[in-house]
Amino acid sequence: MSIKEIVCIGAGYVGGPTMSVIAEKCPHINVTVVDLNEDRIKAWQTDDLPIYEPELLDVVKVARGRNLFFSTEIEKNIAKADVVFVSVNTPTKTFGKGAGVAANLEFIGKCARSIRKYAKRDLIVVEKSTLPVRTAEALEKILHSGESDYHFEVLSNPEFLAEGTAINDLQNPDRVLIGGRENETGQKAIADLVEIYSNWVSPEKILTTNTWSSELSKLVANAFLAQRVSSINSISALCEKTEADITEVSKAISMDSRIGAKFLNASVGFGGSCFKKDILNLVYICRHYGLNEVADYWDQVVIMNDYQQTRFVDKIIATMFNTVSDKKITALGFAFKANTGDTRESPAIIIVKQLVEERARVYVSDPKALKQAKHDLDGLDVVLEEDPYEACKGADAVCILTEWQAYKDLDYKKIYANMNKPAFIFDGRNIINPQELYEIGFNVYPIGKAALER
Ligand SMILES: NC(=O)c1ccc[n+]([C@@H]2O[C@H](COP(=O)([O-])OP(=O)(O)OC[C@H]3O[C@@H](n4cnc5c(N)ncnc54)[C@H](O)[C@@H]3O)[C@@H](O)[C@H]2O)c1
Ligand SMILES: O=c1ccn([C@@H]2O[C@H](COP(=O)(O)OP(=O)(O)O[C@H]3O[C@H](CO)[C@@H](O)[C@H](O)[C@H]3O)[C@@H](O)[C@H]2O)c(=O)[nH]1
Repeated sequence: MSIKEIVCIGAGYVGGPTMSVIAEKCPHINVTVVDLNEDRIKAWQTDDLPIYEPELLDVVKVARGRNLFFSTEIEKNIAKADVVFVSVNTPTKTFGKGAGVAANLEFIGKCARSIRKYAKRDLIVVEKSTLPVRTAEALEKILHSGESDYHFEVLSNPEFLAEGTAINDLQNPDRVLIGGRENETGQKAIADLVEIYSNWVSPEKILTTNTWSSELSKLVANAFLAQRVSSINSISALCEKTEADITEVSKAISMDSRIGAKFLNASVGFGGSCFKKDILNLVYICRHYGLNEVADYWDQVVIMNDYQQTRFVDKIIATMFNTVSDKKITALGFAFKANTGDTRESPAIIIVKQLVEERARVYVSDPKALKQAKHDLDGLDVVLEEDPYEACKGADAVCILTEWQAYKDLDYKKIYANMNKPAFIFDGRNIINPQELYEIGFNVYPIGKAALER
């Protein structure tokens, strides 16, 4: 079948950018992104997009109105689709069995029911959301239950984009992974999806597997990446006790080509909507199959990440003479990483909340995430201030929580001059030069390095 109409359910961080790039690269295919959230869809139709992602607007503008459309009309669009990508959220369950660990598949299930109800022809249903291994089996059962006359072929095509670099990751992916059934209809559907990606991705980068390998590989990729961050963060604690320097250790181990250089930056901990959720999901699946030792092994990655965040706050309190009560502490950065306005699972949320509990007067600054911060910190006595210089005025301590380029370029002399003394700086991302700041007058506390204090 030659694919002419793609519909994507879910206009979020994945559905929006992914479909924009498909539409950009495949002008011969109509791509419609549908969502229940009217405000989100309206925003996708303007130049004030609902998510901040570098270069996204340029790509949207190339295709929007030509072959890229955003709509709330789910029924009408499913009825005309050849392929439906499902890119809805799959958050950690907050209720019932598996609460706090398992994935909530309510939204995915609802999509399957809508597809069954509104489809007007045979369809390929693509799992774009990150899902527990063997979810495709459940989807197939829902799709083929009842009286539908059509055949629905379920493929797994997990997304590996990282926020902040989504457009480049989509345009130049390390690989595209497509999993499907090993029978004739499965292989045919895989070939159709391969054809779409082949418009811009070279064949050796398109990997096809069975459905279960594809579903599981997504969880495993995130678990491995997060494990590297937790591993280096665990060693950062040891560095702070031994005068070893985490940047030097990182570099020394990364020059071993078997280890490699990426994802070895010590930090306040990893955040983002995926790492924690996906590892907890992996842990839950392992326990389901009675693999408790395997579950415990991966659980430790999350435990270490929680420890790193609490350790950061404990250090601030211990350093500031065991109390931050009524002291002004400014958080520079609230997004979970630079170049995004996303704050989901951001370490900054935990850190700010713990400081507020200690009765510090907390000010938060961020170039893109303050709108979201307002929502995350609702009900807390925290001041949000976009201008970092204003936010730091009169502060006792500054904590760098997100590695924005703008925070590397600040005039720290000016910041120091306007702070209370002694002035403390806790660099949770190791982006400033500790010696330079020490010479200005700060007491400096990087992650995984000796403190410079007077
Ligand atoms: N955020 C990332 O960087 C990233 C990267 C790779 C994979 N993923 C995975 O992709 C999936 C989506 O993540 P996201 O960050 O885009 O989520 P998101 O919350 O930003 O977007 C999901 C969208 O789906 C919509 N939705 C939910 N149920 C719906 C329904 N029944 N009908 C229509 N719309 C519905 C919501 O309104 C929302 O706009 C998740 O499984 C996630 O784990 C995310
Ligand atoms: O050396 C590092 C690298 C990352 N981080 C932190 O780890 C988190 C996650 O960063 P990153 O992986 O770059 O961003 P995400 O957008 O969460 O992307 C991850 O999660 C996505 C959702 O599943 C996957 O698609 C991507 O491949 C995977 O990188 C952020 O808080 C980073 O600050 C560190 O602390 N140190």
